[in-house]
Amino acid sequence: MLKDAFCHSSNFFDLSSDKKSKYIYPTLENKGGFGYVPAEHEHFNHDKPVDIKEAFDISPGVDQSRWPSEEDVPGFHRSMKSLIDQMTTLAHRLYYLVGIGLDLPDPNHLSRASFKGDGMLFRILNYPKVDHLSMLKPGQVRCTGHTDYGFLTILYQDDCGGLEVMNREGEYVEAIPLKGTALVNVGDFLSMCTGEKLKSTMHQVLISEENFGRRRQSIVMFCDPDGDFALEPLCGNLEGLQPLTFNQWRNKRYAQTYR
Ligand SMILES: O=C(O)CCC(=O)C(=O)O
Ligand SMILES: [Fe+2]
Repeated sequence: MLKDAFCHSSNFFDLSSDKKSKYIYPTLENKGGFGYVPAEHEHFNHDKPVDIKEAFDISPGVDQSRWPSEEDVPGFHRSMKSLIDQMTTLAHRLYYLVGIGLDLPDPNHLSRASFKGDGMLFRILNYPKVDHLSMLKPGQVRCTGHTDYGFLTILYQDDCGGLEVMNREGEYVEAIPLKGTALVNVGDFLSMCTGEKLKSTMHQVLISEENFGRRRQSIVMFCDPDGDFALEPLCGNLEGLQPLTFNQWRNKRYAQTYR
């Protein structure tokens, strides 16, 4: 199933720019929805060059009219839909395990916070191939260091490599691709709800000479609470934190990324 989804993902990204632009977000400022994000649009750190990645977002809670057509990418809809279903089931299993790990009175607490599912976001990513250093701006990487916004992120990557995650000591460690293996990152909202008992993971995707000439693909499910879910203490201390819904937090982060 994963292989099939990676294959349909590359079929989409291999379309001409003209064809892909039919599926672009109506306004790229209005993120968190459904559609194509062209390369060099996302900026996690405005002191650094823009990221060289393109993406396609699929969110259950919004206008679904921009699914790539059967004519453009045969089988895309079916393939992504079955992976989304599987990853959503996995998300709720992980939520349950986190609930047990945190010793919450109700281990399904995170699932209940994601009951409507409108915070969930599935995304396929393509990092176009770079043949030569001269194609990069100084300091440009595939994806600049950042934390994700919500509860948990489930990530599948191809075998290209380049993803690094930061450990508690503040050092980046390579997340070596392991076939069929999901990488799970903690996001900001879970971090805030747990007083950083579970800390959101900084991560980045670099490009080195050894992967020049190779594209990189990844498939991600941002497993996030419903938009109207308000920050609440699950454990730890939330003193000093503003009252904040997930939507307010995510919009704030989008405003920084798509400025
Ligand atoms: O492509 C990757 O491995 C990382 C993607 C990522 O961190 C993101 O989209 O938030
Ligand atoms: Fe991320």
